[in-house]
Amino acid sequence: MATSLPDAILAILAAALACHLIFNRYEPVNPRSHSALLLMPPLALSLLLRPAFSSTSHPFLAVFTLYYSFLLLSVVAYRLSPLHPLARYPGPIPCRISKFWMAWISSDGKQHEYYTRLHQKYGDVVRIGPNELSMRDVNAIDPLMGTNGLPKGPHWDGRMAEQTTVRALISIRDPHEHMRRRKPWNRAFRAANMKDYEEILANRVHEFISQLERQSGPGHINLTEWISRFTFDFMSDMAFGGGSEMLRDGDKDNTWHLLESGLPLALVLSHVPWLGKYYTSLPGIGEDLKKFRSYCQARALRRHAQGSRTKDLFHYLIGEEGVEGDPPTFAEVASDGVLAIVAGSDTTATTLVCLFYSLMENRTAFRRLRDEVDKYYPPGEDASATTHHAKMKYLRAVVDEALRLYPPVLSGSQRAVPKGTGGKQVGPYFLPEGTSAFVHFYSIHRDPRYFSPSPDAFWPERWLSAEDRQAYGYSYPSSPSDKSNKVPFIHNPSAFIPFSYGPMNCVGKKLALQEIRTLVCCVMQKFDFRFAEGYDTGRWERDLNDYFVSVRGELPVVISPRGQGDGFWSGDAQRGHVSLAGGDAGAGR
Ligand code: HEM
Repeated sequence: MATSLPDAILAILAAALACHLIFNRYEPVNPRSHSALLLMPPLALSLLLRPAFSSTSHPFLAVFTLYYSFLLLSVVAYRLSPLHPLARYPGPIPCRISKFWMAWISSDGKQHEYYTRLHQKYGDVVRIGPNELSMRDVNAIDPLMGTNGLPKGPHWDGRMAEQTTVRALISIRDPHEHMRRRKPWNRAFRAANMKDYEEILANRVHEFISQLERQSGPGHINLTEWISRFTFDFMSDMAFGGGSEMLRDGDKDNTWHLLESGLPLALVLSHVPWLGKYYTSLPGIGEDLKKFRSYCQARALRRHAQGSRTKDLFHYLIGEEGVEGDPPTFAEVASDGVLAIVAGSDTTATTLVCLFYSLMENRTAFRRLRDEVDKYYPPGEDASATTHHAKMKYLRAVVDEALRLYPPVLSGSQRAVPKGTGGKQVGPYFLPEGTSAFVHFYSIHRDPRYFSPSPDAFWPERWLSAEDRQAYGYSYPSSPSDKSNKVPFIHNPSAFIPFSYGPMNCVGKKLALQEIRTLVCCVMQKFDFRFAEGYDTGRWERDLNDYFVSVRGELPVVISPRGQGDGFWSGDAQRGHVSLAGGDAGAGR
């Protein structure tokens, strides 16, 4: 049968539209479905319609080009059209067209700054993907992530694409399965069991302090590296009963490199989850991430074989103390052990280094914290004992303020509205089914509607009661910085969510806080420290990268044991007092 050229073009258009409809409705992710939809139709059409294209020298090329052009046009037109379910939400055109845009933007580690700029331009809700929203609204937190909130989003399908059989807790999207796997974690971090970890923590903290004592002197150290070594060793102790000696030997097995070098790729894949299916089947791609996981797998096997010597995290995850019902399988525990290291070491390291950076920037806060530590842990007292933490208001304020300014998960954790549910009202926003969304931690933590004055400044006093703030010389609770009360004092802890929120939040929160507070007390008790000569402090934020967990730059620091640094702090009184919006007027000196 002879086909005219216009008929042939119409047939190709119809096939491309059908392909778009199928993609839109079923969102196939595996490579076989992709080739069935993207290769078979144009191939069949090329054979069938060859006579219509006989005038061109390359009928195959013509059909394939037309098919893909129509498909692309149809996808772009739909995503930008008022017919799209997210059409009412504003956002930049490239974001609305494809998630490849965010994959590209995020690859340099600055996606948190990009989202912040988008919120400044478009408001509290921004369409950052064809089917995805970023939110900067305290009213969205509970409906999105609370008890009646939404399950985890497709982000994790790409990020953990190689976990095809057993997935780590953080990436489990089915809420019932998530709840089942979360139980041993909840048990591990019950208040009564937290006591078991104090000795493991104290040993590592003492080792860290001894190492720093050896490093002290006129030269500088890279504090980022030392803290990362500490958190990695501690989490290895917790997850696999030891096996990592970075504090002693440095990264001689290249493990830290394996962990960090895989992060950019994991972030890119999280934006385009279906690409993960290709990545897992391609040899040579993502090798570092795979090697890191097999390194942890070997540690888990060894820990399992040697049994429980101390009650560590592995002890509770595997159910060594005996659990009701089915204990988790070894594969599940091994996978969660990797998660413990990834989720627990980089995050606490970021908080600790950002905290010390901020204290060196703000010498007033430094002195106040040191006074409090001296009060509770005078020389000779073991500062690794957690006994006084509950009473140490300034310590808690400093930690919260570091977590507010530099949440280690800068851009939040995605949730998604399952298909077939009809959508979900999230605060003032309606999310149609199939929509992914997250609250952008970095933006909401620095929003002057929730934290004022100076939401971008490190000012721990904002976490104190009005009375305690007054005791430090801030005598105007409505505004610590402006006597005419032009800048209001606003403090809304509901907008403070560094550990996320709800039943799928960070299960390791208590451990992280215990670890951070203990290390800070020990360091403040033992050392004076300051930036190395010539360090450009503006670099700190520039070097902070968002790869879901944040990656920090170098922090060159000169440290000296307390009392030995005569003249070390000369000029302290003049330097480093935090400047608040509206002028500080000597408050708090
Ligand atoms: C300052 C330190 C830390 C911060 C800021 C932090 C933050 C977070 C965030 C934002 C999430 C995502 C939760 C969600 O999807 O809503 C998370 C998950 C998780 N974190 Fe942490 N984390 C920290 C330390 C730790 C530590 C020390 C551990 C110990 C093992 C840990 C274990 C986990 C686990 C297992 C999950 C998955 C929870 C789930 O999906 O149920 N984290 N964390």
